[in-house]
Amino acid sequence: MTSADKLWLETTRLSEAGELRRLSGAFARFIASLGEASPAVLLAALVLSEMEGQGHSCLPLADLAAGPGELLGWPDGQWQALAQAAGPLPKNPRAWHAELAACELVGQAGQFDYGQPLVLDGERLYLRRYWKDEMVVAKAIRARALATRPVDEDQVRHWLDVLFSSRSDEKPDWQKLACAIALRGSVAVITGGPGTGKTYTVARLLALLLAMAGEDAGSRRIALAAPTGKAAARLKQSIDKALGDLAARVEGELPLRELAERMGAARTLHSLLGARPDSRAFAHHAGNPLDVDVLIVDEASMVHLEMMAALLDALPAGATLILLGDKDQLASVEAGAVLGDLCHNAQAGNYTRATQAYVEAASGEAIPAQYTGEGAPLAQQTVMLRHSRRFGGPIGQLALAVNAGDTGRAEAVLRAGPGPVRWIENAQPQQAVALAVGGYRGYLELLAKGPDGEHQAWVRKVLQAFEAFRILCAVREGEWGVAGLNAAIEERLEAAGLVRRGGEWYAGRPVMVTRNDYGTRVFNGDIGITLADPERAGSMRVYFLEGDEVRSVLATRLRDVETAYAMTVHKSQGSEFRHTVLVLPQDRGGIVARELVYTGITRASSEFTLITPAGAGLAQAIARRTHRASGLRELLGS
Ligand SMILES: Nc1ncnc2c1ncn2[C@@H]1O[C@H](COP(=O)(O)OP(=O)(O)OP(=O)(O)O)[C@@H](O)[C@H]1O
Repeated sequence: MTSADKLWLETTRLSEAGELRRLSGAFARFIASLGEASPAVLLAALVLSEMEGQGHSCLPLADLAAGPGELLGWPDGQWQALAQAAGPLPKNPRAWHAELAACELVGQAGQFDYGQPLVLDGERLYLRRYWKDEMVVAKAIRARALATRPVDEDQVRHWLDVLFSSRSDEKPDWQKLACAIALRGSVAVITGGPGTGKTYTVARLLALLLAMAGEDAGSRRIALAAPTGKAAARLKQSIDKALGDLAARVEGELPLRELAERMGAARTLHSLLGARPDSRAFAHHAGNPLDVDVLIVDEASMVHLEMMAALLDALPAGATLILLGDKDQLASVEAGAVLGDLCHNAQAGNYTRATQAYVEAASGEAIPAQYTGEGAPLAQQTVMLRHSRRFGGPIGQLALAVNAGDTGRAEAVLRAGPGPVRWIENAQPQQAVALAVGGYRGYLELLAKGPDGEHQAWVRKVLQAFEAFRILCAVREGEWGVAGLNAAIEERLEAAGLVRRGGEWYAGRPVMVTRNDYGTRVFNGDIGITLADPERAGSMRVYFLEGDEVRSVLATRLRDVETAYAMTVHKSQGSEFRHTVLVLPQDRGGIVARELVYTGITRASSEFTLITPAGAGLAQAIARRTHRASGLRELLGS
């Protein structure tokens, strides 16, 4: 039996045992079918595919040489079994490099490109698609970061003083500084935790752009976008509110209300780029660019590598891109951790002398010495907002402690006693279910009462009431996962007389869309509630809230949906609930990491409950960082 045969046998065995994705084995076989490849190269292809499945955009050769089992969360011995089957393997990254470079199916960056399926770039092995995407993102971001334009600093300073008239105790005022920095560039990244004023700052930046555009102000095309419909609607609402508040102050000086109207609705990135059913290609790209001068993208942590590449490809060179997001949140479900990579140095600042001088002249803010340095061009266009304005209480303290990896402090806040933060330890799933019954009672009672006036107004109230509470899970399967808890909650709600099921679609059933459907215009992550169709007896519709607008789809037309009393933390990004309950599983596979716990906590606006079964390992979860291999940091020189 050849080494390749042994490798396939082992791969099949592991796939059947559920330890490997079937796709990974199929991918390695596909590579083998294309030409000559050694068992070592085939094994590298297999590992690369597994890496992609876990969100990594490449496979660093150092990880390959060291044995990637731990990085991939494989059981002990799995890597050794595969390595043994594949025969003698290269011993170190250099030897791996030589082995891969010698293979005709592996292209090398900087050398003649035959369109090989695998690409070796320095010390990293890529699937061609992600290599191309990383190149597009790195090239576009670097070019944009370097393309700063001259601005009239005195005028900027005047307007910043007008727009930020309330005195800030914060020194420096990072918000003001962010506006000055964003104004001069064709890219800016503004990162910060919840309530640090990202939207507040961007509203002022828009006003500043308007003020500085002079006669051209009326023709500036500004677009708002976010990865999900919910995040887009939230962005539009917050920007409108912030512009409204500001308009009241600078009335007569700047036509801010007109600006808000002219901007139109915020769109999902899919819709902005012109997604087409059943195609990865978008209507907008370099050959048919977006018609915008300024594009603001909120919740940028959720934007995956492929989407970011498509966005940058479609953005005209002269347009300004403003990325907003929280770099500490979970990265996108798909491969890449673009915002995290772009903000790699945001905490340190690393502002050069030239940036310091510009910022001081344009905003009057002096950058403290600890934030100065010799950062890359993108670092000069990145600002981290550091002071939260609505997250100061125990929830904010808990989020900060978790983010800093300070388990002792986090546990102290969790145990501090009556207040907005609670911790149910050594819990049973029934305790989460009981909380859910209490939490969802409000919208279900409203629903049971029926409309006392206009139908739409009642539906809106029901949908809003549902947003008051949510159960978030770290995992999908098992009694502590989305599937188990949804089933248990449905049962208990029925036993409590709050819902009457009698079938898949019943009044009150909340559902989440799991796949974009252009026919019914519902998108992955949209959440709606099932209600009786007022116009057709016996028929059910699912109602969705888009901003303040209610729209509905016949329930039977929705194909890819799941019940949504409990949802994953991943899917909750971009949403906020008055009371958020985070349920952690028993931590066997080491799947729960700090970013997940932080993201869960920061979904809560007033109340947060943590539920952990015995053996949940909160301390280990807080200590564990999500690491996503990527070449972006290096390519950006940061
Ligand atoms: N400089 C400031 N002065 C007064 N109020 C402020 C300031 N900055 C922010 N706020 C207020 O703090 C609250 C949070 O701000 P904002 O919504 O802009 O934060 P955010 O970072 O966008 O939050 P999220 O992460 O939830 O999107 C808002 O009510 C806003 O009006």
